[in-house]
Formats: sequence, C-alpha cells, structure tokens
Amino acid sequence: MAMALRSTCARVPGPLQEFVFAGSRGHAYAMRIGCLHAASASSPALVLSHSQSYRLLVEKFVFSRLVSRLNVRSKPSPAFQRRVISSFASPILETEVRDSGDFVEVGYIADTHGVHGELHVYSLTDFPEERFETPGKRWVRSKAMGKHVYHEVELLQGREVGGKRPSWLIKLKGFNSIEKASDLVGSTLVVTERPSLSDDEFYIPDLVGMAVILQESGQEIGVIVDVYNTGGDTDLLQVKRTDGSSSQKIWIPFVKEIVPIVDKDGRRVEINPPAGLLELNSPGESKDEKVKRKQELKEKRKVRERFAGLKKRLTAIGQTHILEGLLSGTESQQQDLVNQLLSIDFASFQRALQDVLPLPDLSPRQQGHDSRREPPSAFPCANWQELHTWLDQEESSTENGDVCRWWTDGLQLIADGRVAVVVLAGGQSTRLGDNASTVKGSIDLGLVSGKSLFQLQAERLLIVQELAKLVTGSESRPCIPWIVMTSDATDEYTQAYFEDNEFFGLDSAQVWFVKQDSMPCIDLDMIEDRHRILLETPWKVAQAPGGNGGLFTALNAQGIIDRLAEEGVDYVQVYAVDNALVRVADPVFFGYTNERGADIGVKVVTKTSPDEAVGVVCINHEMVEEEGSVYSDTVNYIDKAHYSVLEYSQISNSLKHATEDTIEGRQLKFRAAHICVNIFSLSLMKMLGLPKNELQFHPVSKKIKHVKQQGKEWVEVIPERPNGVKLERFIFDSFKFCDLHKVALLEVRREDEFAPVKNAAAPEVSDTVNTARCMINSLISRLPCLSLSKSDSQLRQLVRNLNLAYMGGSIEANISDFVCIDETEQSEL
Ligand SMILES: CC(=O)N[C@H]1[C@@H](OP(=O)(O)O)O[C@H](CO)[C@@H](O)[C@@H]1O
Repeated sequence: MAMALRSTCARVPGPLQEFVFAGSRGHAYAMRIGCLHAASASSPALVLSHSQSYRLLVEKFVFSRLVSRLNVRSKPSPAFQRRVISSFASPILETEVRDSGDFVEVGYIADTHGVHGELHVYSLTDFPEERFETPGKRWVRSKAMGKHVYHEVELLQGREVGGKRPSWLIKLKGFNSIEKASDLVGSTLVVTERPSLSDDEFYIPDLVGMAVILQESGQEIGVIVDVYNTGGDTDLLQVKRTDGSSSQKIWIPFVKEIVPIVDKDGRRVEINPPAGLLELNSPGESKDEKVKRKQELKEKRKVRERFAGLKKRLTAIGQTHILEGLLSGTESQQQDLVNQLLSIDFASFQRALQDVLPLPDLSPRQQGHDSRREPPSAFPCANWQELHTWLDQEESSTENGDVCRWWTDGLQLIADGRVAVVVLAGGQSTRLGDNASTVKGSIDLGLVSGKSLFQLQAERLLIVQELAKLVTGSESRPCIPWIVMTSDATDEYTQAYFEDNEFFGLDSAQVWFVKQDSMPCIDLDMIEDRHRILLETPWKVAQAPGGNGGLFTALNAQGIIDRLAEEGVDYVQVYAVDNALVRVADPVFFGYTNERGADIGVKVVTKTSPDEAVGVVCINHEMVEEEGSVYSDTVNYIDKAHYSVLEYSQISNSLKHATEDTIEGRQLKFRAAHICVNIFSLSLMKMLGLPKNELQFHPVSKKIKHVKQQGKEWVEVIPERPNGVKLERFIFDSFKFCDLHKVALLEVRREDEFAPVKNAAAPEVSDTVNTARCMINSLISRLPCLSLSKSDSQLRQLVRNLNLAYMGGSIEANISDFVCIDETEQSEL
C-alpha cells in the first residue's frame, strides 16, 4: 500500500521535467486528459508540461505508456513491487526531522471533536493504526516565537473516522475539555522512532541521494533526486543524470525487475533498464540545446566538406602521404592531424611551390645573374660622435650637423605619435643549437644585469620615449606601439615571457602581438618526381615560419596596418630580434628617412669578409616591358633598376669575392651588409599587405628532423646535412616595389649597432651570445661617462645622459635611473 502524496506540486521541485513520447496514440490520449499540449501538430512528439494534472499524468498516462512500451508488467505482482514510505518523504520534513532530534511527523491536529477533549487528526503516515490507536508516548509540535516547541503527550486511544482524507479521532491524557484540546489545534503530532520496514519497503529520504548504477556495465549514470509516489501501484524514481547525457532527469519505475538491487548501506541502486528506457525517458531538448546541436552538426558537416576538399587538393599536388597517420594512432592523434591539416593554407603552399620549383642548386652558387647587379652608389654614414659633441656643449649651438638634425626631427616624429616599431621574432633559431628550445628574444646573454634581448629592446624604447618628451617639450610621454611578430613556433612562449616580466616596464597596451604564417617543409630529394612534405611525427606535418617577408600579409590580415593608420603612424621601424645592439625606434633613422622623403630606410654596416652570413644591398637591373607597348606591334623592354638584397644563401661565389678599389683601399665590392633594421612608410606597408603584392617564396635548405614510413614502420630521421627545404619570404623583396629614389640607405657603425646572436657559442664562432656580449661591453667602455644622478637640474645634462643610456649605457644599469623621472623634478628643469 502506498499513501497519497501531500501537496504534490510543492514536492515537485521547479518546473516539471518534460516528457517526450513518440506515437500519435499518445497524442490522442493527451488531448483527452486535457493536461498536455502537443509540441507541434505535425510532430509525433508530445511535450508534456507542468500542470495541475501532473499527478494524473504520471499515474494514469506516463507510467502506463512507459510500462506498455517497455513490456514491463503494468500491474506488477507484489513480488515485483517495491514500496516507498511517503510519511517520511517531504524534503521539508526531512530537514526538520534532522534538526530537531529525528522527529517524524505522523499527523496534523485539525480540530477538536466533542466536548471531552477528543482531537481530529489527519494522517501523514503509512502506519496510522500504530500511530493513532496504539497507546503510548507521542509529541506535539507547535510553533512559538517562530521556533518549533515540542510537548510530550500520552496517547490513550484512537479510532479511524471516514472522510475524504484519512483521519482519526484521538484522546490524549490530561486533555479532557474542549478548551484544553483546542490549544493543540494546528499542531503536528510527531514521533521519534521509525517503524522497521520489510525488505522491499524504503523510506523516500533513504533513497534520495543514492547513486544509480547500470548493473550490466557498472557505470554510474546518475543520482536519485526524488521519488514520485503516485498513490497507485508503482512508484517512480526521479534520477538526475551525472554522466554527461543530454537528458538531465529521467524516471525509472521502482519495480524489482528494473531496480533489482537497493543497497542501503552502499547508498546505491543497481538498475537493469529494458532497452530504450533511458532514451524514452529523455526529456525533450531545450530550444538552446537544439540550436547548439544543430550548430554542432553544421560545424561537423563543414569540417567534413573542408576535409574532402583538402583531400582533393592533396591528391592534385601529390601529397596524400601526409594522410597516412589517419590509418594508425589514437583517435586524438588523428584528430590533431586533421586539425593541423585544416589549419594549413595549402593554396598558399601551392603558390609557394610554384615560386621555388624546380629547386635550384641550393649550395652556394657558382653563377647567377651577376651582370645585372651593382653595388649601391654613395650614401651617408651616421656619425654619432657628432651628436655626443653637440650634447656635451654647455650651451646649445645651432651649428649642428646632419645627425643632430635627424635626431631632433626623429624625436619630434616620436613625440607626435607618428612612428611604430616591429620586432621580427618568429624565427625558430635552429642555428642556436640547444638554446633554440627557448625563443631568441629571451635567451640569457650572460650580462651582469641578466637582461635579455627583449628587455634591452624594451628599455631602449622606454628611454627614447622619455627623450622625445624632454627634447620636444611635449606635455605627455609618447607611447610607441611595439609590434612583436611571432609564429606558431614562438607565440605562446613569447607572450608568456612578456607577461611574466610585466612588459619590462612598458605599458602592456603598447605591445601588440601578431602571428605570422607557417609553411610545410619539403624534402630536398624527390620521390616519384615530387618533393614531399616532411612529417615531424606520423600525425604532424613539419612546418616552419614562412620567413620575415610574411610581415606585411600578417599585419594586413590582422588589421594592424589600419590600426596604425588610425593612430596617425607614418613610419614603422622593423628589425630582427637577434641584434643585441639594435637601436629601437632610432630617432636618427626616422629623421633621416623622413628628410629623404623615402618609403624605405635601410641601415647597413660594412661587410667584414666574403663569407660573413649577411645579405648585401645592391641595385638590381631588370628588363621589363615598356608601358604601353602592349598596344604596339613590337614589345620594347626597358632597364628597370631597384634596390634588392643578395642574400648570403643565394649570392654567387664571384659576387661574394668581388673587390674594388676605394679611397679606403681595396674592399669587397658588395659590402653594404643588410642588418635587418629597416624603416617602411605606412603607405608602402599598406600596399605590400595587399594579396596581389604578396612577396615570392624562396627555398632555404635546412636540416629537418622528420619521420618516414619504411614498410609498416615509422622511422625517425635525424639528418647530418641539410635534407629539407623551408619555404620563406624575405622582407627585402619588398624593396623592388619602390623607385630607387624612394629608398634611403644609411650606413651605421657595426660596433655601435650590430651584434647579432645567430649561432651556438663555440670557440672561433662569431655571432653568438659571447660575441654579442663582448660587443656590448666594448661599447659601454667606449661611451663617455654617465652621470647617473636623477637630480640633474640641467635639461641638457639630462638629455645627454638619456642619450648615452639609449646608445648602451643603460645595459648594465637599472632602467629606473634613466626613466620614470618624477614629475616635480621635470617641472624644475
Ligand atoms: C631574409 C633576411 O632578412 N635575412 C637577413 C637576416 O638573415 P638571418 O638568416 O636571419 O640571419 O639577418 C641578417 C643580418 O643579421 C641579414 O644580413 C639577412 O639579410
């Protein structure tokens, strides 16, 4: 027997679970009982919503439908029946029971009866005879001052009376008059002990919270959150799914056949659901879930379509071997491969192949189009001594040279917010050997101060900002945008490094990260007429950053050029991260480029030896079709000259070793070494960012670790000689977009401005952290002494010191000695 539930709606938490049933019979039935509404007239699904008839719904409809669909006996025989005891069921009651010493409500004292103190009690228990007829100790709970108060009473006798609700008339000891008895009206009769139950009887609160386990697999699918005692033959367990199933709550008929094990001590039930029960029970998806699911399906379809397109493309370019990983490995490895392949721009890769194939002889060339190259004609050399001398004078003199003028003009450009800086920091630093595990900008140069390349560069930026403010008398300190170009290989580490170092004192908003593209690497050798894409693992294509010439496309694609234009930037200095002496946001260089009205500024140093690994700036002559000749019968070609760089990996031996007589004696003919410190006007950058002006790719031979298949095995290949080709764009290929007179070359002193870190440190090896550190120390020793006092009252003296700090004096010192001068001191100047 089961008791009817009190206040059904109150017991059901929140809006009721929705049920979905397939089949039009359900539809008809639902309409008849009038408590349901169809999700849509055409849909066979019915959404049963919360209504007053919920109880009827569960009792008469849901369960019978469930049971008949699942072929479970709709009227289980007593042997199959489980019974829940509702008098202990209300969650509210349960709380009170716990809080007040395990009292159990058994009846509600509704009224007095007669004049001799009899009380009319509504039953709240499954054991009314025991509670209301068996004499003995009971408790009456009433409320006083908002708290429950308990009085011990003694039941003398009781008898059942008829009526709509199960009720009893009881007589308590000492309550002999109507007046006395009426004090108890509205109170609750409670007991302290629970009657023991048979094996198949359970108190609802004992069931609530039990884990629900699938008997067959041992998998936990949820937890019982409520028990619905319909008052009929069968109760329903409400189970909240905890296994990530899309359905949140389901109903399980509490019959032995479906719930064979109830482990009270272990707080778990084991269920044996007939096929389809869990699904049938699933609530309908919410609108949001449906939308989400639709979107997921759409995404999946898109991915499938893209992957099909990708396969076609790979087949067309003969690179399907990179899909072989999909035949082995774990699901997540395969997924990684798919994700990577979908992220690669194979159209761009195909264009790159067109640029580089057939591969030329990648060893130093014996010959090239040498006759078309010539060294640049004379260009100025920035003599910093001139600036020192000028700043050292007691009084400012108007008699100053070029460098002083460029410096002052450059500082004005900086103060006016017309410049930005880009550091090229996407390279993989393969030549650095072991140090290549971190990004170049962060490597330890072995300086006493422990400063890294990034830190030195950031500090120069801070100092030059300060200088610009002081020299121009600007009210506020300018904030030069510093764009850090990273790649897949360096991005995460670089960004974390800046954050960890609190942007070296810069405003984090002035540092913008932009990631350049990567390109698959190809095998130097050919298999079946093809250079195959190399694989780093069976599930990962070997990729490398696509060279510093990818800058313009990356800046354009990521909206940086437009952003710079909005900020009023006219010139952008671009430099390679590996130069320990680079003058970041160099005012002299900006002033010079601006004065020349150039779109490109190029810093060069004198090349030291034919084999130094630097590109050399030259003038390149190309025969191009004369404009307008397409309309005439004959095609006329004209000689078009532009600047270019003969990269060290591409220069022919004859040009490398060619010499000429100069006033300084015999020198290399091509000696204007490109140090990768250039300025671009923003208007040119914008043009270079357009897809139609994408720079060409070059093949760069490298040692590339990879795997290849031998039979069914994957074997690792660790090459000793260059075995692969990286596809790279070179930034200086942009020079050809400019007329000769729009490119301004500026020579600077190597010992002041060029200390590259390229190679792993070893005796006799140049361009290492050791050689860079030596150059830094040598520069510091050559600089005039700094007076580090912050209380310098002379603006001139302060500027002089800041300028020395900019050139290198701050390298081993504390940056706060130079910048962050407090405002009061400045106003005294
Ligand atoms: C494509 C490119 O910019 N190459 C530059 C660049 O070469 P690296 O391969 O990064 O060392 O830096 C050199 C100066 O350190 C410069 O001489 C050369 O031209």
